Amino acid sequence: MPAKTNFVIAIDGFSSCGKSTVAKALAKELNFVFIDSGAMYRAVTLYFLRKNIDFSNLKEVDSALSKIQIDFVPNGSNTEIHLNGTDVSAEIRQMYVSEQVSEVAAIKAVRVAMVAQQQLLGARRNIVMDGRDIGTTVFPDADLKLFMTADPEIRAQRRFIELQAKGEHTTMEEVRANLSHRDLIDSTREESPLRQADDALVIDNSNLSQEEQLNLVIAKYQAIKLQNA
Ligand SMILES: Nc1ncnc2c1ncn2[C@@H]1O[C@H](COP(=O)(O)OP(=O)(O)O)[C@@H](O)[C@H]1O
Ligand SMILES: Nc1ccn([C@@H]2O[C@H](COP(=O)(O)OP(=O)(O)O)[C@@H](O)[C@H]2O)c(=O)n1
Repeated sequence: MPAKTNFVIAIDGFSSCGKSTVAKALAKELNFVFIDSGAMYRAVTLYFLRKNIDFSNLKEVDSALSKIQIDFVPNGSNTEIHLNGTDVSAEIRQMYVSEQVSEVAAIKAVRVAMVAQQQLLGARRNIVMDGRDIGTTVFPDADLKLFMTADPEIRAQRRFIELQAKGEHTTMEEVRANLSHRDLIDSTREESPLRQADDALVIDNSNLSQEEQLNLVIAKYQAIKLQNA
């Protein structure tokens, strides 16, 4: 097998901890490809909801998965996520998708299909991928692993403000309940549950600005590059 030459940054953690925010900023700064693995589970969930798929029927799930094509499509400085050729970037962030996504992401067939795609997307490219199992299952040999966390109330507040800005009609209680519901399912499911990789750098950003958290990660990246030089 040829020697690995790409650099993989894996970012995992609870819901609304700033994973995508750091991942996007890092990718921009380092000129890496950013892949939001959560968006893939959200796109699958959207498809299942649109087609009224019974999540407990494995035959239905398998058949639906075979009809799903997910693509990341660059558009200016953003990346859109396309489900069977249509941009669903905004739709997948809505609460009705958030309410079902962890149930869908716990299905083994769904995980097997998504992990295979994620590994292909990350092969031979410099990437930053964020999710729940990136440093443990998708890229256990990642060059840099981060595990992000923050105070649950701060996370709920941040997500609530974000959803309000997008015009979503929701309450703090709903957001708080959704985050804790997802965190519980994500960390207790049988298939690659959310857990901190032993070699991950833990970042609690409860009291860090976006700039401070980015600088911390860049410093760690530079230290690793220097070590490997
Ligand atoms: N250090 C920070 N300080 C304040 N708000 C932040 C910080 N990092 C991220 N955010 C905000 O918190 C919310 C959740 O961040 P996001 O990156 O979507 O989290 P995740 O990908 O972990 O779900 C977003 O509205 C984002 O702008
Ligand atoms: N690698 C991943 C990424 C997301 N997910 C699932 O997808 C959901 C949505 O992920 P997300 O990253 O978009 O969630 P937010 O934290 O951004 O709200 C999570 O709650 C998990 O159930 C997963 O199981 N594995």
